[in-house]
Amino acid sequence: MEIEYVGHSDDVSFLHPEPCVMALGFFDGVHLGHRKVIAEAREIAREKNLKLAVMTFFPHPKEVFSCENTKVNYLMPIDVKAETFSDLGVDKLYVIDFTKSFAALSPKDFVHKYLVELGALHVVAGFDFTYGHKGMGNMQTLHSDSNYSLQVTTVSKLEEDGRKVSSTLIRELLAAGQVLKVADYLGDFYETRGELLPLSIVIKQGSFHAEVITAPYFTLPKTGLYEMEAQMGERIYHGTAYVRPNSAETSIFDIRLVWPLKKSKDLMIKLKWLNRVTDPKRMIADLRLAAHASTIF
Ligand SMILES: Cc1cc2nc3c(=O)[nH]c(=O)nc-3n(C[C@H](O)[C@H](O)[C@H](O)COP(=O)(O)O)c2cc1C
Ligand SMILES: Nc1ncnc2c1ncn2[C@@H]1O[C@H](COP(=O)(O)OP(=O)(O)OP(=O)(O)O)[C@@H](O)[C@H]1O
Repeated sequence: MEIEYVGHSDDVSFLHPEPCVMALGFFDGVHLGHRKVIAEAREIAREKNLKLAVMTFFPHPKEVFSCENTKVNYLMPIDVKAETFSDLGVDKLYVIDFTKSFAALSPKDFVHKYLVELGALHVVAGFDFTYGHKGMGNMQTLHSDSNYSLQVTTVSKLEEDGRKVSSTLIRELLAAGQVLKVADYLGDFYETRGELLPLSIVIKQGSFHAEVITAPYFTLPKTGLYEMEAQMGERIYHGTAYVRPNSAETSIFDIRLVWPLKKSKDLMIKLKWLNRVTDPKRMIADLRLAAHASTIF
């Protein structure tokens, strides 16, 4: 998949525009609602034999508009979003620099300069997508804003438990520690990435303890103990993660893995947040059992 970072010069020809179906939105976390949009766009691209492109923005509009520099608790950085889109069959990702002057474009100017000129022939977005100055453009105005040149498909709302599946809802669930529920909206467990802090690593009696520093643009769940799955290199481990009261500021938390594990030079770690541990004693008993089983098989 190709990635094009788009600034705001007048000339877009260097971006090699290609006729495409374009899916639009911020897509933080690439949850099940987002996947519905991408799947619809992918189907149209296949039928029309066109490339599948996604247009996303960075930073988040909320960060650009807030007077007091509201911090957005991002679910994933751009590189992980790009990996996910690539896995979903996207051919090209446009990342638009979301500046105040870009946001001030009239809806028509946005449609012409950023959709038509970038080769979009058919545009796909969810029922609540808005664009242009003050978000005045919407799915009903896209066709006319393009002088009727763009085909438009609006994806209906995906709900779960009577609520719209949304990045905002997932951020709220993380803040409440409800990581198991998050998986219902994401379609998988929430994943963060980071690095082991080398001086923190302690290995004793087959158990491995370390501190992890989380990479930027991920959000840790609420303070507490979690059951987690870790991936280092090709290997998968099980264990627990403890998010400390100050982890939101430091991005650092503790992990404990039970598989016998040797020190490795590769300090990169991916973590899936499986469940919040409400009964630590039972959790420890379960993990001992698992460690024991590993010595048998
Ligand atoms: C060209 C453009 C201009 C925008 N201008 C504004 C704006 O002036 N005020 C605003 O609140 N949001 C503005 N937005 C943000 C949109 O309302 C919306 O949050 C953004 O496109 C992300 O869409 P999504 O949340 O559906 O993914 C603009 C978006 C685009 C694409
Ligand atoms: N539940 C959903 N059902 C259908 N389409 C959706 C859903 N959620 C988002 N979309 C669409 O996916 C694209 C990206 O949406 P966006 O990034 O605004 O997601 P969001 O979850 O609504 O985010 P936030 O909660 O931060 O507003 C947009 O085209 C949007 O309309």
